[in-house]
Amino acid sequence: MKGTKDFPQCGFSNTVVQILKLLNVPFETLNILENEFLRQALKEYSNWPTFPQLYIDGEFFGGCDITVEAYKSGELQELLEKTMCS
Ligand SMILES: N[C@@H](CCC(=O)N[C@@H](CS)C(=O)NCC(=O)O)C(=O)O
Repeated sequence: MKGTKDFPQCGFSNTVVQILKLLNVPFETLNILENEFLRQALKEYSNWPTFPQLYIDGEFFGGCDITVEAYKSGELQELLEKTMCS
């Protein structure tokens, strides 16, 4: 993401952080603004051109819009519960 979970530096990144905090799940963040190599490498790895990028159990889940939609539909909560219980 851009910034950190304690200090998001972009509205989209902040939105994803707020959702994860609301869901009370453990998560870590990497600040791509501090690492240009990581910024480019992650875009190639996920085949996704923007940040934030949410990874669940090591798998790319989506960016801000996808995360918001999945939160609204309940799909995100379901997936996180499954992941944390497995
Ligand atoms: N619609 C995107 C919004 C995110 C977005 O547009 N991020 C831009 C501006 S913060 C970005 O990361 N651009 C590529 C870059 O800065 O390397 C989403 O759902 O995540």
